[in-house]
Amino acid sequence: MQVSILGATGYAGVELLRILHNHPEVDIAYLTSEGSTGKKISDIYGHLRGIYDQVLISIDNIEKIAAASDFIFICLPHGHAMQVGKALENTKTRIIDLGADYRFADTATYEEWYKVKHIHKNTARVYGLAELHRQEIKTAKIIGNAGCYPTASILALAPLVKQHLIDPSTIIIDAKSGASGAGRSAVVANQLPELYDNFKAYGVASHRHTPEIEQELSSLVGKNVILNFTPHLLPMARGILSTCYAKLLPGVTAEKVDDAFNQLYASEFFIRLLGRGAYPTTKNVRGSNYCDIGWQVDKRTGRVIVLSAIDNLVKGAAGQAVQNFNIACGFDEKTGLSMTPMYP
Ligand SMILES: NC(=O)C1=CN([C@@H]2O[C@H](COP(=O)(O)OP(=O)(O)OC[C@H]3O[C@@H](n4cnc5c(N)ncnc54)[C@H](OP(=O)(O)O)[C@@H]3O)[C@@H](O)[C@H]2O)C=CC1
Ligand SMILES: CC(=O)N[C@@H](CCC(=O)OP(=O)(O)O)C(=O)O
Repeated sequence: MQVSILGATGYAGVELLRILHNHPEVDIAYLTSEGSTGKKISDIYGHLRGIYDQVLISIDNIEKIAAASDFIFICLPHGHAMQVGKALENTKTRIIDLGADYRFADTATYEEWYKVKHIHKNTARVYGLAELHRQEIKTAKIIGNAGCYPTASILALAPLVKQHLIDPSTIIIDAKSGASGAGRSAVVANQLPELYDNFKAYGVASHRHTPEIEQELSSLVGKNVILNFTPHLLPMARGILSTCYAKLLPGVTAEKVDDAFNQLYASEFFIRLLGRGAYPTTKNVRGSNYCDIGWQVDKRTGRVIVLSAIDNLVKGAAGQAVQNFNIACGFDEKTGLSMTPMYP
């Protein structure tokens, strides 16, 4: 398969290159940048020297790029992918967008939360979370790869929502991310004195991942789910830990909760169930495509607490994109993704 990466110089794009290097079915056609065209990717990222020394081109060459590519991975800020998707509507090239443009079934929700007009409405697209949408991913022209916090949070809550074990109106998600989630561009919040030895919430009651999580949980339960989601920034590079709370419905036992997780994820390679009373850590999934999940039932409050951990750049972005690519191509889903987590 010939694949190209738009936005190869960003954190998601360069992680995709790391993973695709071990993919036996993939050759890289083109890599793009906005500010570094004409330079080699290894001029920007020295760790790629002698591995990838390809010259970066501009996305203005999209027709040339598409003509040479079976798949295009889009790792650009939101608002760009819809233009690419529209331009390539009548081509055979398939698209996996790591941004938000194709995550929403209802583009009005995207427009409301992202404050951008959607120019490619009513197109065939699928939400790119393999554990919930595997069948549709097989044939989709455009895959809207799930967001990082949504991946961790939806996977933590899906079994309980699907089996109607919790009251969805009581869901509270408290999530924490490493700073690479914000991308490579310099912003004050990501500078060392701001990040180091500090811990803070942001996007309280307003983060864009809220409607994405609501969309997926609503479709599982068959009614409109509205929830609270609060992200926090951790002083580390990678990793997301999501702690999710909800009220159990009357009569739901801890054993029923255990069964729900075991049933939904029994044959999911990338979901590692730690069980009741065991809790995930970001280090245990670092650099890998795993999502580790553990839970507890608090009999005193009648709540269930589910914790999930992913690497935001892997299961939350590039790894998930390769998992979706494998499904879309009919390859073994694990192809190129067999790396163990990096410890310590
Ligand atoms: N970081 C993460 O953990 C995750 C990111 N994502 C999504 O992936 C996408 C990329 O994120 P990330 O890698 O973090 O972002 P970065 O800011 O690190 O990288 C952005 C990339 O887009 C390119 N770019 C920026 N503006 C333009 C433009 N106007 N025209 C053409 N190219 C442009 C940049 O090129 P250059 O800098 O060379 O000029 C760079 O290659 C986003 O949509 C993000 O939401 C999804 C899940 C997790
Ligand atoms: C720490 C941090 O800033 N995280 C980013 C996560 C967003 C992201 O990367 O975008 P996706 O929507 O494509 O997942 C944020 O909160 O905006």
